[in-house]
Formats: sequence, structure tokens, C-alpha cells
Amino acid sequence: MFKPTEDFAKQLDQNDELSRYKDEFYLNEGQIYMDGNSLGLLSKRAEKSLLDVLDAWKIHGIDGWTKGEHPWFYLSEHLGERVAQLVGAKAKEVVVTGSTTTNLHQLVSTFYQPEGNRTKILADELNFPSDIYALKSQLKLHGLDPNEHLIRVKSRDGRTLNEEDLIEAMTDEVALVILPTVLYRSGQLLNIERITNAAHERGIKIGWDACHSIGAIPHDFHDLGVDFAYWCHYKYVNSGPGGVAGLFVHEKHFGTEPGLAGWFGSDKTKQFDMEHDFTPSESAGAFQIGTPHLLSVAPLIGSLELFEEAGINAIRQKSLRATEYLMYLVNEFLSDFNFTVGNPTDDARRGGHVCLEHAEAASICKALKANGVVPDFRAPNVIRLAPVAFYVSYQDVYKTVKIIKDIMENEIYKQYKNERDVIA
Ligand SMILES: Cc1ncc(COP(=O)(O)O)c(C=O)c1O
Ligand SMILES: Nc1c(O)cccc1C(=O)C[C@H](N)C(=O)O
Repeated sequence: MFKPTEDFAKQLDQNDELSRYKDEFYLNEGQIYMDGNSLGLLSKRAEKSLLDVLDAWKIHGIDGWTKGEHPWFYLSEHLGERVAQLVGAKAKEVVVTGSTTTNLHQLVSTFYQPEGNRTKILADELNFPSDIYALKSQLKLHGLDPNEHLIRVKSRDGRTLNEEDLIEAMTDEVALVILPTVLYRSGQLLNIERITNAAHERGIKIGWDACHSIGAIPHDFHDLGVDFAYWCHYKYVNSGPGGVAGLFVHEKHFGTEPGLAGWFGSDKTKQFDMEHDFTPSESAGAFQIGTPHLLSVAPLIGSLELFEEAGINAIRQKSLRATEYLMYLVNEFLSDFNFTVGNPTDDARRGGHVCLEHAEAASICKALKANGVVPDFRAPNVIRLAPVAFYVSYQDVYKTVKIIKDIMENEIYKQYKNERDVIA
């Protein structure tokens, strides 16, 4: 169904309804940006909303909390209502707050309630390190030894998780399951419905790290009865470096007292009564802690417009097609060069990026950057390539694979050390 020609790539672009969004983003002339799974690009709308919030500060000073186009006092909740559409939640189940890791701390502080034999937290050995650090420290705060109480389900192939293994590990000693929706290295998308149901059938609460799926893949957290979820907005949602994160708490848990209380979790009508008895909001808003980082929230106001216009389902369809096309071209052009596609190839199990494995991955990534393509490297052998629906065209995908071919054929990668730089 695909053809290995640049003309065919052009044809795909002509038929791509989302191609018009590329102009909305700041891209360096001649550069192909395949790293939106780590840090999404700045859009003109996000830039405008950031400048609007700065203006509100300039014009209103303290009154910016309640005046202006986006009164700051309500902004985290208002944006939560908008983000809710990306994760399949009710308006009050989402709030924009914190960072991925601090939200995980908040949610585990709240929903991890070891009792009797049920003291263990179930995670996996492939999750992002920050989540594991957070879980270990939460166990320690409960006086429990992480070596005993944190179960990290092993991967059979070093890339992916087997759902049977995850379910089998859900014993009656497990109090809480924490898993990523999409694995950050291999891009495997877990079966959220199956795993959530399995946890609930065994009386276990479950929380999902949606960093690598939000903005790329639609979710239905409310209907699936997911207990909680948390994510960042700086990857596929393009809210900027350090952009404020988000969390989902199912309405069935409204009224549960936050493990880490702070005054921005108050019922908004009570917050400025300044009482020492905390009255938490009857919404996900209860899980906020302190004053929102407004300038790091602001880009999200504009960025979300693009998702509202394009629709998350259309974004997922394009992303699936672009990753499929990328895998097709890898097969067509790179079969002589010892690459392995490390992500699941099935549409239902594939996230937003392609995971190309190669023994020389770090040097290939450096050569790619020097030749106009921004990938990212994850040790020891992964090149991640994310053809983000909004700003990567099919021609970009085609050119990327041709550039890799050139790097391999002419051994350009040998000019670079096969070790990571500071970040990738
Ligand atoms: C899956 C996952 N969880 C957690 C984090 C850490 O997030 P933060 O630094 O925003 O707390 C990241 C990325 O940095 C991630 O990819
Ligand atoms: N959060 C990051 C940062 O502060 C600096 C550099 C990269 C990141 C990332 O998000 C990395 C990303 N979570 C990953 O999947 O590798």
C-alpha cells in the first residue's frame, strides 16, 4: 500500500488533512524534528498565550488572579476541563498542576493505603526511572523496604511487557499498580482496559503514567474506571520545557483527602477564608498543592486550541500511518544495516514513536543531528523517532530514512563517538 518514492510521500502529504498545522509551529529552516516525544515544539498559539499571560501581569498586577482573559485563580481547573477531552475524562476529573513526578507523589500519597497483607506496589522494570524513584521513596516513608514491597515485573525481551506477566503479578499482597500507558523506550502501548479490569477484579487500585500517550493517543480513563493518571504536557502537547503537568482522579474518589495537602487544593470559595481546617475541592483540583506556575501553564492555553480543532482521533490516525510508513521505509532502505524495530508493529499496541535499535545508535543519532534530523538516543542502543502528527510530514519521514541510509552507506556515523551526550 506504500511506495518507496519521494513522489509517493508527497502524495501522502497532499491527502493529509493535518498538513496545514505545520505552519503553526516554529521549525528551524531545513531541519526535521523527530523528538516531539521528548520535547514538543513551540507553536505560534502557545507563544501568543504565554505573551497574553505576561501582558495580564503587566496590566493587572495582583488583579490578574481574577481579571483579564484567563483569570489565574481558575486557570488550572479551566485547562483541566479542556485537557479532559484528551484523556476521556469528565471536566472535574482533570486539573493542570505540578510535574509528572510530583503528581505521582501526590497520588501515591493519597491512594497507596497498605493494609494487612496488602502492602506491595506493582510496577515494571521498564518504566521511566523517576517513577521508580518516587515509588521507592513513598514505600520508605511508610517504613517499608522497597526491595521487598516494590515489585517490578520483568520484561521477557528487554523491550516490552507481557500483559499475562503483569496480571499474574497482581496477587493479594498488591495494594496499588502503577504502569506507563506507553513505554518510553520501545513505545509499546499497553492494553489499558484489560490491565485496569484485571487490577479491579483483584481489588487493586491502578494509576497510569500517560506521559508518552497524552496528545498522541486518545484515552477513556473515566469509562474504564481508572483510579488515577498523571502526565506531562511538554511532549506531544507542546506546552514547553518544564510546562506544568496534569492529573486525573476518577470522580468515584472525590472526597478522598489528598495525601499532600496545600491551599490550592481548597474548595475555591473557601480558599481565601484562610482557615486552618482544610476544605478540599470536590474535584481533581483537590490534589493541587501550592500556587500554580502561571508562566509555565500559559503556553498550554494556546496549544490546546490546536488539539480542539484537529481532534485527537485524527491525530492518532495520522500518527499511526506515519509510524507505519516509517517502519515500511526502514524495511525498504535499511535492511542491510542491522537495524531492529524494537516497538510493537501492531496498530493497537504501538505508541507515537518508532524505536530503532542499533549497536551504533548513539553515533547514528549524532550524525543525524549534524545532517538536519533531530532524533533522540536512549542507552544502550535505541534511536527514538517520533513523526509527530502536527509538524512532521510524510516527506520528512521519507527524507529521514534516506539520510539514515546515507549515514550508514558512507559510514558517516564513524565520525562520532558511540556514547550519549548529556541528555541524548
Ligand atoms: C514516563 C515518564 N515519567 C516521568 C517522567 C518525568 O517527568 P517530570 O520530569 O516531568 O517529572 C518522564 C519524562 O521526563 C517520563 O517520560
Ligand atoms: N523531562 C525531560 C527533561 O527535563 C530534560 C530532557 C528530557 C526530558 C524528558 O522528558 C525525557 C523523556 N521523558 C524520555 O522519555 O526520555
